[in-house]
This record gives sequence, structure tokens and C-alpha cells, in this order.
Amino acid sequence: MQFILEDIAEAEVERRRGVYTPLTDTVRDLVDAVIRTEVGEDALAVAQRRIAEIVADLRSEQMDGPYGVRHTRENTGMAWGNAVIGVRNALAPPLNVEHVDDGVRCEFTLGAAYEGPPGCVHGGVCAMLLDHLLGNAASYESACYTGTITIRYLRPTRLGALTARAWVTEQTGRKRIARGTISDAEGVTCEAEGVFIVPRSALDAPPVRWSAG
Ligand SMILES: CCCCC/C=C\C/C=C\C/C=C\C/C=C\CCCC(=O)SCCNC(=O)CCNC(=O)[C@H](O)C(C)(C)COP(=O)(O)OP(=O)(O)OC[C@H]1O[C@@H](n2cnc3c(N)ncnc32)[C@H](O)[C@@H]1OP(=O)(O)O
Repeated sequence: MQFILEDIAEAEVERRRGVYTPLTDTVRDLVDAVIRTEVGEDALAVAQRRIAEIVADLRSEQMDGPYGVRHTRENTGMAWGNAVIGVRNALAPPLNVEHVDDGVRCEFTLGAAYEGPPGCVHGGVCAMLLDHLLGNAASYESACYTGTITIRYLRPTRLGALTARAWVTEQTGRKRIARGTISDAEGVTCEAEGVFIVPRSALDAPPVRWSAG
């Protein structure tokens, strides 16, 4: 497990973010459109061919493996392939994580691509988002791995506008206990508690600010 130094200035990070964000947003829009389209089958076949051409263009120059977990010399995080916050990952909602006094919070909207029960967020998606947020709250000095996480689903989480928060309740050595919630306008829908551990190999890792994706 190794973070990658992306040796570029902060202004260049912002410039690249400005290039990739609209591309990823459009791919997110494509995912939603494919789920909800009612156009005829001929139009679907045309769309499929046009999308396949775009995929071939993008694949004409590709990295060998995943994007990796990168950071700048100033320790700005660039986890741009990350499943929850990745600037280049259309599967990420994405969460735009804010640091607050007692931990982290974020506001986000989940649409049709995150459906589990009818009109509601898939339980695994809630677990993934909470895992990331609790991990982020716990990673205030060094990045932590999830050791164990427990989710309690109090009531269904409707698709739409949601808020989540996470905070650390205990720290002993390399081990932290974190808690967090997802809420809709009526209150908390699910809550999580987890054990997060700074792996020995990451003790010397830089204190990266990960909220920026
Ligand atoms: C460092 C990686 C960070 C990943 C960063 C990713 C992206 C960066 C982007 C944004 C970052 C910001 C926030 C997000 C951060 C994280 C959120 C996502 C996290 C993940 O998506 S992460 C993937 C899933 N995760 C794994 O893939 C872990 C696989 N696993 C291992 O790598 C080891 O297993 C490890 C390191 C967990 C422990 O190994 P170890 O050798 O350090 O542990 P050791 O035995 O020394 O125990 C020390 C103390 O922890 C207790 N303990 C040990 N294991 C436990 C467990 N499982 N549950 C509960 N407690 C446990 C012991 O009981 C003892 O406690 P005590 O001291 O009280 O006795």
C-alpha cells in the first residue's frame, strides 16, 4: 500500500479538477439517463455505438492499473479514482467532505443509480458511504484502514437529498473508534460504528488532506 506523490502545484490540481469534473459529471448523467430512458430500441442501439466510440477514444491512452491514491507535496489528497470521493470516478456520488469541529460532514444527493429497495438507497451504498466518512474522521493524523464496521438501519433511506456526519469517540494507540450517521429531512436513517486502524506501514505517511477528493 503506497501513496503516490503527484509533484504538481496546487493551481495545477485545481486546473485538472476543472477539466475532469465536467467529464465525470456527464458520465454520471449518462448512467442516470441509461437507467431512466424510454427511447426506442433503435435509438438505444445508436447510443450504444456512439458511447462505444467514445470509450475507444478514451482507451487510446490509458494508465496500466488504477489511478492510485495520490497527493501533492503540500499534502492535498488526489484520490481521484476513489469509489466515494473520486473526481474522475462517475460511480462516486461524489461526497464532498467538509471538516467540522468534531469530525466531518457532507451533503449529497443520491439518484436512481443508488437504488436498492423501491425508491430507497441500497443498504450497501449506505454502508460504503459511512465506511468512508468514519474512515475520514479517523484519519486526522494518518490514514486508517477499516478493521470492523457495524451499520444499524433504523428506517429506509429515501433517494434524494441527504446529510451525513462522522466523528471519533475514542483513540488508543493506532486504533480509533468512530461513529456516524446518514440523515434525511426527517432525521437519522442509519448509523454506524467502526474500528479504524493506522497500519504500521502508514505511520510515517504524510498527513494528507483528503476532503478535496
Ligand atoms: C491506510 C489506508 C487508507 C486507505 C486510504 C484510501 C483512500 C484515501 C482517500 C481518502 C482517505 C480519507 C478517508 C478514508 C479513509 C478510510 C476509509 C476507507 C477505508 C477502507 O476502505 S480500508 C479497506 C478495508 N480494510 C482493509 O482492507 C483492512 C485489511 N486489514 C489490515 O490491513 C489489517 O488487518 C489492519 C491494518 C486492519 C490491522 O492490522 P495490524 O497488524 O495493524 O493490527 P494489530 O494486530 O497490530 O492490531 C492493532 C489493534 O487493532 C485491533 N484490530 C486489528 N484488526 C482489527 C479488526 N479487523 N477489527 C477490529 N480491531 C482490530 C487489534 O485488536 C489491536 O487492538 P489492541 O491494541 O486494543 O489490542
